[in-house]
Amino acid sequence: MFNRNHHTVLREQTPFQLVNGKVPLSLSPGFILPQDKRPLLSQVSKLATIPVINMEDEDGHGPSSSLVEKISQACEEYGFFQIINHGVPEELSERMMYAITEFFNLPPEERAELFTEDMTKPVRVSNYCLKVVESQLEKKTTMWSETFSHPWHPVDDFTHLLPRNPPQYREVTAEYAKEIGVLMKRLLSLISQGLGLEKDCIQKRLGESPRLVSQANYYPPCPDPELTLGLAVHTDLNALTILRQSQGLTGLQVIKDGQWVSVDPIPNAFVVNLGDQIQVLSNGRYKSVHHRAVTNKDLHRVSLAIFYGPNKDSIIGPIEDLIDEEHPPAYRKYRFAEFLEEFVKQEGRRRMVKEAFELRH
Ligand SMILES: O=C(O)CCC(=O)C(=O)O
Ligand SMILES: [Fe+2]
Repeated sequence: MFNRNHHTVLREQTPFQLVNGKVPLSLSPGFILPQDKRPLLSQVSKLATIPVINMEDEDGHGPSSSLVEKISQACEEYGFFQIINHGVPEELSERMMYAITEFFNLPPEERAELFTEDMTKPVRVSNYCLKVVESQLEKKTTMWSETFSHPWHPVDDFTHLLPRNPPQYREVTAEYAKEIGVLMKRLLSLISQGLGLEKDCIQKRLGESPRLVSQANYYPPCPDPELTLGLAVHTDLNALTILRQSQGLTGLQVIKDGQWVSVDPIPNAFVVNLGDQIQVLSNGRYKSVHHRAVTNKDLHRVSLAIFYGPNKDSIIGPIEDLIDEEHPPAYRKYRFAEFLEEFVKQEGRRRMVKEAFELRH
């Protein structure tokens, strides 16, 4: 159908131009992080890794306790895991990743039609940045990436807002969203069971018409990956993320026991991670863990994160069954819209969103 390697080589011949950049991308001062925010790549663990879970691990009568247990343990200890044999056809995921790559290969003027700095716009191309205060002055560093985000369900409500180019984009997105939706519900159910709750408990708490957003990230090759980041250190703000990443290239790193660990791609696997809302719902038992994306020197990398979050009117707080004398509520209840407001307020700074809702005992 297509030759990905050939495609990659072609792409790298012309330097990437960011959607809002006037010249081909270069490592100018605006992209260079302050010393203490640089990734220190030599200190990333070469040994540690995150769990890999086989989703076919069932006993024929619904999920085997071992699958629920494995997921539960990964959620408590890592907040991150990879899944294999998840049921989403590899060919479809590859077509989706190819369409995303083609989108970022469009001329910058064409991508610019969707560029906005308004984070509340449902369909948008943007650049993230990191703001740090240095000797009382705010320094803004642009991340070495471009992102494209939009809702992924219900398809009919937003397809007309999606780009017409590449020509297959709308159709592949609809097909992929359907498959990911099935997987997402299955994972939410397994996670509920892991907490000893009814299968549909978390999904119900997140509410009808949940917040369903996809975010594609494009990381051009970077002359010096030590000086920049593709995405700054963050936790995901929604409930659950299913991420696909370019095969054969690393970039995603997560914190485990105070050390950065690289999440290397496994053929046809997805990376699953918990967002802030599951940390709150589980009363802190399951973790929404800090992660970042580093850049690569020679090749561009693409990742596609599919988020599942609460309806903006849902009330989120620790689930009552998980509260007792030994485990008093760690967070106050809030409307999810309130959380989103806090998120927007903190954007670009060191994100401490869920901390704003913590209860201290
Ligand atoms: O590129 C990656 O692997 C990380 C993406 C990510 O963390 C995100 O989109 O929230
Ligand atoms: Fe993330």
